[in-house]
Parts: sequence; structure tokens; C-alpha cells
Amino acid sequence: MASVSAPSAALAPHRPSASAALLFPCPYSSPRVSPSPTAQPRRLAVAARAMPWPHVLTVAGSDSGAGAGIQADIKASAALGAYCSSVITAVTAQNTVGVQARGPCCTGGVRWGAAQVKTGMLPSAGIVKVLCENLRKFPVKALVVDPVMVSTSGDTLSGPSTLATFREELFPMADIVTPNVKEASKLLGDVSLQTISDMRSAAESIYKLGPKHVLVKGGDMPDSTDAIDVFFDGNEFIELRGLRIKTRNTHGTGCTLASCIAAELAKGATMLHAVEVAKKFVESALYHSKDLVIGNGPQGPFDHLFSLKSPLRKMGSLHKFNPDDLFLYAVTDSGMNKKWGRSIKDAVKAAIEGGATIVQLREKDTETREFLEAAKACVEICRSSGVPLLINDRIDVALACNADGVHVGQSDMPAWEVRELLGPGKIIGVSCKTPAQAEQAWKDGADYIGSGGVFPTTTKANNPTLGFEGLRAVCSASKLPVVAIGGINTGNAGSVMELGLPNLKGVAVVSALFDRECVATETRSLRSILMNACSRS
Ligand SMILES: Cc1ncc(COP(=O)(O)OP(=O)(O)O)c(N)n1
Ligand SMILES: Cc1ncsc1CCOP(=O)(O)O
Ligand SMILES: [Mg+2]
Repeated sequence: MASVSAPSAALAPHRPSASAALLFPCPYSSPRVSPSPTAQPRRLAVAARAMPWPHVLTVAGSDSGAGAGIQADIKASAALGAYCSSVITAVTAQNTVGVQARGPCCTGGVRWGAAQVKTGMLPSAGIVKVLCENLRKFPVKALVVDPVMVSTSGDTLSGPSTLATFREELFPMADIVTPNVKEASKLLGDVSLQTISDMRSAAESIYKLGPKHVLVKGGDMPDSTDAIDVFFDGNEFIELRGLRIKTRNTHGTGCTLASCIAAELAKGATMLHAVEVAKKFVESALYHSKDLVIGNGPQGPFDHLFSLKSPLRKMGSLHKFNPDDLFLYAVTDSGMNKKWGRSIKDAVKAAIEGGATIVQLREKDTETREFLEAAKACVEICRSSGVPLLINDRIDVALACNADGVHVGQSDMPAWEVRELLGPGKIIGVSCKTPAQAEQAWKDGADYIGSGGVFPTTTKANNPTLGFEGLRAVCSASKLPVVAIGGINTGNAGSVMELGLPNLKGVAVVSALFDRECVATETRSLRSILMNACSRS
């Protein structure tokens, strides 16, 4: 066992004897039931109630300050609904100032059930070797390796001797390795990583060491307004952009991200989806903790359990916004639904049945209480169909019904204020008629732009018509995906999509769906026209 750097008495390394070595025989795997015929009915009853609990095993160091390490792993997994058991590889004394002492904890006899394993601080090459031996003996469902070397406070947590073992033994077994730029640089012999293109090269070089996926985290990159991570699966590089949250409370972000990836994998997610949810979780947790104060040091912990305090911002809408959802955007109208004798809820159900990919409740004349009740019912319908639900104009209603987001125009609340109120996990759309408005919407943190009226419409009074040229100008200036709106129907929707504008993701429609007798039939026809147009252009 490597010697330790002067730990305090309380931190003296615990060196278990071989027999007292930490055994992890997975006490949480399903009990075995003896196959006696008389036991059959009871066994069936138990099986019918059994609910598999996603399980993450973290092999990492303890952080006495509880912001990172094992403590962060347990909180992050719990927040995402996974059970987290632990093997403690090292004990550290830390607070908001930094790491004061560290000492290794255990090297032997670790065994597990087929959980998803996440590794963090592995303080010596010896511990990495024991871990790898056990991983070979007892294969796991997925292995997430956070190659912890330097804490966010800049303190070294595992020395250079472990690097070679990481590269040669651990990485080839990993499903994903998640270095930050400093760690990626150390792993590759102190190469300089200054740009996104450097991060891509680093991801590729680390991929060549054997893991199935690599995520190089760019949170520490200088001069970036976004927090950009590079994901590489051996074929494709994907840049994952997140908001850079201004806060001192960033201690433990790496541990948390890796644990969230493991928790999502345990719930059955694909690797890319797991990474996206994990990134969104960290962003949301930082956002909700940005003003919390604990300790006097420069770097504080954040609140993994923020969603418990904020029932309006439930985890249900943590899924990342997908621009392809804008394809067939159904926007309701209270007047039209009344005219045809249907409720808002029935209108939304029918639009989804016909293939709408996103829904907006635009209820200009509905009383607030009735609007909220309808919105709550629509949230349920939309969530069970996997279709995002947005609220037009009314941030209060969106918060109260926990909608997936809002759509605002140039005379509504500014998008940046909406973002402040809704937090980073919600979808925000902004109406833009000019390139300057499109630029502003992006700066304000919007997710997409609605642009129109493309054609004349009577649904919205005093709304100038942009035509194809106006739409083209907004699309070319916009860094965000765009949905076209205004006078779009089954007769002209094809021509809009055939403009072939790369960021024009779909059409938003009111009257051509809701001022008709059968909403489902109209939605279905429009969908097939859009699909044909896209396959042509
Ligand atoms: C998708 C989409 N695009 C544009 C609008 C129009 O919003 P706004 O300009 O705020 O006008 P109102 O809809 O509030 O009258 C929209 N609702 N949806
Ligand atoms: C809300 C809105 N914003 C710009 S045009 C418009 C109305 C779209 O309605 P329709 O699809 O019936 O033309
Ligand atoms: Mg509006």
C-alpha cells in the first residue's frame, strides 16, 4: 500500500486484513427461492410485486465535506431514482477551502452483483489493479470511469503512478471515461487542450486506449460562455452544450456527472441519453444552488436534492429539448375549440393521436382557473405520450402545471427573465421576425425560435406577413432551431419544408388543425405531407 500524506489521527488509513477485507456480495440482488411446489403461489405473489431498483455501485473516495466523492455519488444516484452502494477507496479531509489530508482505505476482496459500477478516486496503482482483477472476475453491467486525478479545487487526488494502470488496465474495460480537460491532458502526457478541436483530438486519443465511449468535459475551458463537452463513440463527435452557471458552488460536479450517467444506464438509457440527462442534472443542480452558502472557502458544494425543495420544477421535464420535436407543432385556440364543441383536453388528445410532435396551449380567452385545470390534464396526456407541452405567454400557468416550457413573443416577458423563473431544465421558445431578434433570443437562453407569419393569417391580428424571404433571413441568422408559423396548412406546408433551410425544423399550426371538424385526421394529413416534403428536399 502506498504511504499516505500525513493524515490526521482521524484519517489514519484503515488497512483491512484479507479476511476483514470489504466484501460486497451484493446483498441487494434478488433472493433465491427454493423450488418447492408448495411455495409456488407465494413465489408468484412476490414476483408480481417485485420492482427492480436501478443499482449503482460507486468505488470512490470519501469526501468529509460531502460535496464530492462517495457522498456526492449517493446523493446524485438517489436524486435520479437509483440505489447507490459503495466501496470506499480512500478517506479525505476536505472543506470549501480544499483537501487537507488523504489516506487510502481498502484494496482487497471487493465483489459485487451485476450492478453498474462507477469509479472515482482510486488513490494508488495497487487499488486500480485490485479493482481491475475484480472486474475481470465479476463482470458488471456497465463501467463508468471518472478518472479523478485533480479535485475541482486543484488538489491532486491520485498520483502519476496510477496513470499507467488507468490507461493499460482500467480504460479498456470501461463503457465510458469522463475526464475533464486537465485530466485528459495528463492522461495524454500533458498535451495542451485549448480549443474544442483539441478536445475532439483528446477524446479520440483516449478512445484508442479502449473505452467504448469518451466524454471530455469542457467546464474548465477558458473564454467560453457555454459549458461544452465533447462526446465520442468511436464514429461521431457530439458537442454537448450547456449553460455556464455563475456560482462558487461547483465542488463535486465531476463525481455527480459520472454517477448520474451510471444511474441513467441502470435505468436502461442509451449512453448518449444517459450523458445528456446527467449534464442537464448537473446544470439544474448548479442553477438551483447558485446562491447557497456553506463554508468560507472559494468553492462550495451544491444541492443534489434541489428538486425536493422545488416541487414546481420536478424532474419529469429534465429531458433535453430535441429540436426535431418542432416537426409538427400544434397550437391550440380556445375560440376554435369552443366553436367545434370540444374541450382543450380533447383537442390535445386528438392532435397527439394524429401525430403532433409538440403542443402549445395558446388560450387567449380562457379564464385562469379553467386554463390551469385544462393545462394540468394536458400535461398528463402529453407526458404519457412523450410529447412536450408548452404554454403560450403564461409563465405562472406553466410553473403551476409543471409544463415542459413556454412560448413568448416580443411583447411578452423577455426570454432571459423567463429563464430565470423556469430554470435551465425547461423549453423556451421566442417569436422572432428579424435577424436581430433571433440573435437576442439566443443570447437570452431560448431553445428555439418561432418565425412568421409566413403566410397571411386571421388567427393573429395585426401580424405582418414575412413571406419566404423573411423566414429565410431569420433562419440564416439564427443559431437556434426554427419553426415556421402563420397561415400554414395542408396546401402550403410542403413548400415551406422544401425551402431546405437547415435549421427550419417544422411548422406550427393553429387553424388548419383546430378550426376543422376532425383534428386527428387533419393532423395526420399534415404529418404525411411534411414527411413527403422532407424526403424530397
Ligand atoms: C411556435 C410559435 N411561434 C410564434 C408564436 C407567436 O407568439 P407571440 O408572438 O407571443 O404571439 P401570441 O401567440 O402570444 O399571440 C407562437 N405562439 N408559437
Ligand atoms: C400565433 C401566431 N404567430 C404568428 S402567426 C400566428 C397565428 C398562426 O395561426 P394559423 O396557423 O391559424 O395561421
Ligand atoms: Mg405571446
